[in-house]
Amino acid sequence: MNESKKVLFIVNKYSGTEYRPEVEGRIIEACEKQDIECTIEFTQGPGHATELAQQVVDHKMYDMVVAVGGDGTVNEVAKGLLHSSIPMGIIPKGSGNGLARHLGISTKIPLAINYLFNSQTIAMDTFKVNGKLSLNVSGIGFDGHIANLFGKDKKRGLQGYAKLTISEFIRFKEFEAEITTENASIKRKAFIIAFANSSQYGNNARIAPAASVCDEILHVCYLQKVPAYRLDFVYNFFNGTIEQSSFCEIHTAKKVNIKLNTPMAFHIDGEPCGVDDHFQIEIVPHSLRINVPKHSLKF
Ligand SMILES: Nc1ncnc2c1ncn2[C@@H]1O[C@H](COP(=O)(O)OP(=O)(O)OP(=O)(O)O)[C@@H](O)[C@H]1O
Repeated sequence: MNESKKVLFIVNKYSGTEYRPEVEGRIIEACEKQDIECTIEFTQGPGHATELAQQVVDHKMYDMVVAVGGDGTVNEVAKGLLHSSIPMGIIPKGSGNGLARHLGISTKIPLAINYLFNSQTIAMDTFKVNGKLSLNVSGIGFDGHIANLFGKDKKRGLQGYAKLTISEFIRFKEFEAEITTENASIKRKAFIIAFANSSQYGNNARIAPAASVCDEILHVCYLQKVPAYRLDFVYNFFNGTIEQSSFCEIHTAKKVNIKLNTPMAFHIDGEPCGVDDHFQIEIVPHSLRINVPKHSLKF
């Protein structure tokens, strides 16, 4: 495990559909076998994971920090570790686990724990949306709207998400955007504009199949409102072939400036962030050290 000896596990009990106390037992057992000194801390509320990770950086107390949760928890831990030499690990325990899935980390907890001790460290890109850190996929429009509703609703899991998405889909309208990147200035009508560092939102819903977290590039994805009968779009979305769909256009850029005709809800790594009508997005190359399974070849 890259000579890590002392490891802090930051556990968000509220990630995913239910609290799974057996996870802590498995972590302790695996660490004992590997002769790793482990500490487990539970998050006490939003933002706490960042404070814990920041303390590790300030006092150099651990060799690795592991986020045990979903993309929101991973984001909070990364905020504390950004630009430091301390690597982050992930044990995916959220509802979507987009970044973990992209990196080839198993969503089967025992396997994810084993891979932690058989990993390689990479320096992944992150990006900023209006100054806020994002690691995975962030977006404006319908997905932001759903994240805002989902956050308030407190329901977790694919079923709750799907129900809410269907009921809101009919009423949500496309918006107009002026987009400027280092490559071009364009205007688009969109239902969603997503900024993808990794390939997927989570649950293998691949918004940017060709994305890599190490290429210093963001994939900017414009989605039109898809008629409900176009099930082929859903197939493309989950099959990694969304680029073949006429409803989706994907550009690449390092820096993006967006002005909207009306304020829109947005989300960062699935977490609701309110509304805005002006967005500045910028890649931050190789800013986070992260441990991925040795067998992962493409990230
Ligand atoms: N003790 C706590 N009580 C309530 N909420 C918490 C606590 N600790 C962390 N949180 C919040 O829980 C939220 C959800 O976490 P997370 O994203 O990890 O799970 P998820 O939404 O189920 O997974 P995913 O994002 O992969 O779908 C985050 O916004 C985080 O700030």
